Amino acid sequence: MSAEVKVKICGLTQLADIPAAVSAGAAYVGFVFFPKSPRNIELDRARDMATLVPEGIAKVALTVDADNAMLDMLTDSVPLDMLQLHGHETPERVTEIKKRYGLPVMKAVGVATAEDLPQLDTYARVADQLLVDAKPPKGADRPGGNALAFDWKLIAGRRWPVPWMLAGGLTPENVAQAIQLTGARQIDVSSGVESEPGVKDAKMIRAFIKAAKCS
Ligand SMILES: O=C(O)c1ccccc1N[C@@H]1O[C@H](COP(=O)(O)O)[C@@H](O)[C@H]1O
Repeated sequence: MSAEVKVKICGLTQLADIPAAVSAGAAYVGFVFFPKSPRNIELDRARDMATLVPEGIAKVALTVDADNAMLDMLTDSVPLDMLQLHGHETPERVTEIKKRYGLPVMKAVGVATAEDLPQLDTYARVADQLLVDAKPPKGADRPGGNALAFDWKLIAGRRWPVPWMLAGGLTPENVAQAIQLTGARQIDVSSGVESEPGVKDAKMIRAFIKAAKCS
């Protein structure tokens, strides 16, 4: 029997989001540090939220092309278990960040067509995990969190030598189909469990995790 699907609830902004995600069975919680995002939070807020997360649930910081000064401040201020790099970080930069901070790194790769897939093989050589997300639409002001799905058939049956998560436009209604088609054992969601951008909904979080784990 295969292991239960693990779910990451990303973009938590309120203290109450932590018990909502934890009690629903999240394996990861994500905090966004990207000023253009409606889910962006300050370091103090992130630290207060992170201290509420029980042992065994991974606290992930999402950054976009962050420089060392930003990452130094972040890792000094907030207890973290993983860094999610969601920008244009090169494989060399991924390696440098892993070494400098001693934290596992998950690299996001945007997928729209088959031409985007070789990037996943490239980053699988340097990152600890991959995040297979939808490529943002042209002109979008953020590289993720756009409630946009990609054609899951593109990665059906594909495997990489490191653990990977599926993301992009997932909802309580479509997550089971996404898992069936792709074989993903880890799932990431943000917009699909919100009542409005940046506002998580406890009922939607429960419904999402239930649907993911029952599939
Ligand atoms: O959530 C954001 O605002 C965000 C900003 C910048 C980069 C990534 C962001 N979110 C990540 O995007 C994917 C998909 O999100 P969604 O479920 O489609 O809203 C997920 O990994 C989020 O963590």
